[in-house]
Amino acid sequence: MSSIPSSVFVPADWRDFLALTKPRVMTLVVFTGLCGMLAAPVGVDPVIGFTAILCIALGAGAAGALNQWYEADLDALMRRTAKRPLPAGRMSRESALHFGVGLACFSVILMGLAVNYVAAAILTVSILFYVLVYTVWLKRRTPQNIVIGGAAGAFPPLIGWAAATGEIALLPFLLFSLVFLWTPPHFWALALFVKTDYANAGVPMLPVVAGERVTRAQIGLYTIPMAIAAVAPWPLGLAGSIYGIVATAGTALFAAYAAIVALRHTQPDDAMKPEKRLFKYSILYLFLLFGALVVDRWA
Ligand code: HEM
Ligand SMILES: CC(C)=CCC/C(C)=C/CC/C(C)=C/COP(=O)(O)OP(=O)(O)O
Repeated sequence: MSSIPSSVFVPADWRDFLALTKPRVMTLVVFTGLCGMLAAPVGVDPVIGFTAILCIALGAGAAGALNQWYEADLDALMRRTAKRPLPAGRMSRESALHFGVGLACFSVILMGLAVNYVAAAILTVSILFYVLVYTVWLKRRTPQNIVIGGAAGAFPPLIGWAAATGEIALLPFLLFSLVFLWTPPHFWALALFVKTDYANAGVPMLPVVAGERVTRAQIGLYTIPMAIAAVAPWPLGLAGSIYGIVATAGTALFAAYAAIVALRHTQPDDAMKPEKRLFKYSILYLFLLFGALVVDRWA
């Protein structure tokens, strides 16, 4: 909970509210949701499809705002997050709470009324998972926080698919598994190079608690089931050869970068730290695979 006095009200502008929604992370969340929807075997009415994606964006933004409402004290302790609206004192905690709760309710109700109840239910679960399971319950308690809590960010492809079809199926479940298993290498690669920030804030992220060697090994280990989930739709006949080729090549590169992170430390002549390269590539990787899935479906 924040130690920032909630009685101090500082007028915030729209940029601060936008920052509360973590818009950069949201781009990939929304993209995976959109691709989950477009990969479904049925056409979607454009207005309903647009509404569903808007609801995913608003729901994810609400979850980001509630995350920042709850952990303004932690954000104030880390260089990467200290300039956010709450720790920087540009917004009251009440404003962030009202904004987050209002947006969450609006996104879920709109999804339920305009799209369908299955998509609204999964959206609700993902918001609650990020806010309650990850932020409130696990983040400050265990280095497994992102393994379990990371499921929140894996729901959007399921939501997109459910928005189109009203149900879930094996392909969106594999997409969920892909993002779920991708999250530990994605985050632990970053945590390796911002380790001191987390240590200063007392957050038990894996490199802080178990050390670099274990973290590197875990990145390598999670990459194996992630690779299987990534490629599986092709041999299972759920995606065609465009996806198959992009997924195989993209995953081979991911595995190569992960293996370098797992097997050796930074060398003096490295242009970029291997963990930094893996983190950056992890983002491009998901964009590529989800994009290929849609091209494959519509080609
Ligand atoms: C619990 C799981 C996750 C954790 C702890 C995590 C953590 C982070 C952190 C700390 C950053 C650094 C950038 C920042 O300041 O925000 C980041 C960047 C990013 N993450 Fe994750 N992430 C997680 C899951 C996801 C998921 C599921 C997605 C999307 C599917 C995602 C997409 C991104 C993107 C696109 C960036 C780059 C943002 C930028 O350009 O600054 N992350 N992540
Ligand atoms: C549809 C829906 C509700 C999706 C929400 C899921 C979502 C936004 C997942 C991304 C997870 C994420 C940004 C973690 C950041 O961790 P952190 O909060 O520990 O990062 P920080 O240190 O930057 O605050």
